[in-house]
Amino acid sequence: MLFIVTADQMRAVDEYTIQQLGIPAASLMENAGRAIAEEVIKLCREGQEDGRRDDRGWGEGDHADSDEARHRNIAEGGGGWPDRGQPKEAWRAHTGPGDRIGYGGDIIADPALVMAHPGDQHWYMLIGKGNNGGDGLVAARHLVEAGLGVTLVYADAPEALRGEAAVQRDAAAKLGIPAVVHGREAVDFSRCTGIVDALLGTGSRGAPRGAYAALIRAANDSGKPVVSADVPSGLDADTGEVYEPCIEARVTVCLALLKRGLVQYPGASAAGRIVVRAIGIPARLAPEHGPSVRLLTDEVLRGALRVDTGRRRAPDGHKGTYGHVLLAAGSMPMSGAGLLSAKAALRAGCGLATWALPAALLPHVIGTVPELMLAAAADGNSGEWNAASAAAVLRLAESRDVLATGPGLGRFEGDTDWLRRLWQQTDRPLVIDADALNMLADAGPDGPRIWGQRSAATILTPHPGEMGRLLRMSTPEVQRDRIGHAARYAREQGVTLVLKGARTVIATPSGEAYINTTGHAGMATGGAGDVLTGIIAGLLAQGLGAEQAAAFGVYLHGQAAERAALRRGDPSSLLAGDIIDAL
Ligand SMILES: NC(=O)C1=CN([C@@H]2O[C@H](COP(=O)(O)OP(=O)(O)OC[C@H]3O[C@@H](n4cnc5c(N)ncnc54)[C@H](O)[C@@H]3O)[C@@H](O)[C@H]2O)[C@@H](O)CC1
Ligand SMILES: [K+]
Repeated sequence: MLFIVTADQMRAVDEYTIQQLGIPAASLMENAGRAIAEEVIKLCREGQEDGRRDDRGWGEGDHADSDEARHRNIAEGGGGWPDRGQPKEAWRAHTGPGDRIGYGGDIIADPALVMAHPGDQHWYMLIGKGNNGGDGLVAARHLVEAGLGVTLVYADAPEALRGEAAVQRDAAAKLGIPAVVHGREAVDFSRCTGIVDALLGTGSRGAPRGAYAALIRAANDSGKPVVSADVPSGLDADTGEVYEPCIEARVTVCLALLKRGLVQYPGASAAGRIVVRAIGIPARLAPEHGPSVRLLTDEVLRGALRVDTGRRRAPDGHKGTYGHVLLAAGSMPMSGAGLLSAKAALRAGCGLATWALPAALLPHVIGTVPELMLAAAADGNSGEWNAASAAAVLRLAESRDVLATGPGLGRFEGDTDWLRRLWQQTDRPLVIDADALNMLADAGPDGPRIWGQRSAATILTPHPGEMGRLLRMSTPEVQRDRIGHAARYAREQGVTLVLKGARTVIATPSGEAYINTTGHAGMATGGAGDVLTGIIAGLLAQGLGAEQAAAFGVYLHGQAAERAALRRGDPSSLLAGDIIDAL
C-alpha cells in the first residue's frame, strides 16, 4: 500500500524502526543505497535498449511514459523486474545480448546489478553531508561492484559527514573510489554518462544554498540523466514546491514511503519516474506516526474504502434500488453545467435524476436528456435563481436521496442564506460545487462550522480558486500545499473535501486523505468539474458513504477521461461530455 508521508512522519517511522524494532540504521541505509544502484543499472539498460532500437541514445521521452506507468508515473518496489518464478529468458531479456549472466545451468550472477558494457558508463555521485549523501555513497559502492565508473562529488568537505554517512564515506575511501570536493577541484559534467543526486533529502530546509545550488544547476545544465535519492534536491518534500534551483530528475528512487512533495505538482514533474523502494521500514507504521494519506489505487478503493469497484448491481435491482439524485443547478447563461451534472449522475448509475432549475429555462431544456426529470424551482422570467427558491428545493429533496448544487447556479441576492437553508434543513447528503462554494465562502472562513454539523454526508468539490476563497488565500498559496490545506480544512470544518486539479486530493473529516492519479491534462476543459459533481452525487444516491463516493467518483472521472482521450486520439480535444460518454 502506498502511504504518503511528510518528512517529520518519515523521521518518526524511521526512529521507531531503529529504536523499537531494533533494525540497525546501517541496514536501512544499505538497502536504500543498493536500491538506488539497481535503479541506475535499470536506467542504463533502458538507455542501451533505446540505443539499439534507434540511435537516439538516451532518447527524448520519459521512460515512464509507457504502458501502465503512463498515467501514474509511480511504480512500487522497483516494478518491472522479472521475478524468480519467470523463465531464465526473462532475465536475459533484461540484460541484453552478449552478457554472461549465467554460467550454465541455473546459476545467475546478481541480476539486478548486471548490464552490458558497464565500463562504458561513468556516473557522478553528488554527495551531500546528511544521510541522503550516505545513501549515495552506498549506491556508489554497488555501482563500482557492478563494473561502472564512479566519481564521488562531495558538496561539503567529506569531514563534515557524521554517523552512518561518515561510515560510508570511509568505506568508499578504503575501496579507492575516486572523489572530488566541490570548490577544491573542478568538476567537468561533460565527462559523465549519468548523475546520482544524493545531495539533499528529507532533511533539506528551504532553497538549496552554496555548493548544493551550484551542483544542482550544473547537473541540470549537463543534460545527463539524473537519478535522485529519495527526493530531487531542491524539492520541498512536504508540499511539492520546487525551489530555485531544483534537480530535474529522470528517476526518483523514493525510499520506504512516498513523500507528499513527490505526488503534487510541480514536485511531481521534477521527480520524473518515481520508484518506491522498500528498505526494511514497515509501511503500515506510517499512519501511527501522522496523518494517513494514501495514493488512491484500485486496491485502496476495494480495501480501505470498501468500494465495489466492479460496480456490480443486484440482479433483482430496480431504479428505486439505486437512488434518486436532485440537482439544483443551471441558470440562463450556464444551463449546460446543470445538464452535464445531471447526465453524469445518471451515467454514474443512480436510478433516477431530477434537475431543478429556474422555471424560465425549463422549456429550453425539455427533451435534451430524455432520461432526466425536470422541476421548475425558481419563478420569474429571468432564468435565474432567487432566494425564495430554497423552499422549493427543500420540498423536492424530501423525496430524493441526494442533493447536489452549484454547477451553473450563478450568484443572486441572498444566495448565501439560500445555501445555509439547504445545509441546515435537509437531512440528505449534500454535494456543493462551483457558485455554491462561493456562497459558502461568503459565510466566512469557518462557514461550515458555524452552520453546524450536518447529519448526512457533506462533500465540497472546490478547484484551487474556490478553495482559495474558502480559505481566504490566493490560488498560488493553495497550490503550494494542496494536501496540507485540504486535509486541514476537511478536519476543522467537518466536511469531505475534494480539491480538484492534477492529482486531486480527497480529504475526510477524520483527517485521512487520498491522492488520485487517474486522468490527464486534457480534463482542463469547461464542464469537467460539473461532470464530477454529478458522478459523486450519483454514487451517493447508490448508498456509498461520503469518503467512498468522493474518492471513487474522482477515480472514475479520471479513468473515464483516459478512455475518452484514447478514443479521441488526443487528450487536448476532450470535451466534458466525452467523459460522460466514456463512463
Ligand atoms: N527512513 C529514513 O528516514 C531514512 C533516511 N535515509 C536518507 O536520509 C535522508 C534524510 O537525511 P538527513 O536527515 O540527514 O538530511 P539530508 O541528507 O536531507 O540533508 C540534511 C543536511 O543538509 C543540510 N541542508 C539542509 N537544507 C539545506 C539547504 N537548503 N541547502 C544546503 N544544505 C542544506 C543540513 O545542514 C543537513 O546537514 C533521507 O532523505 C534519505 O535519503 C536513508 O538513509 C534510509 C533511512
Ligand atoms: K536527493
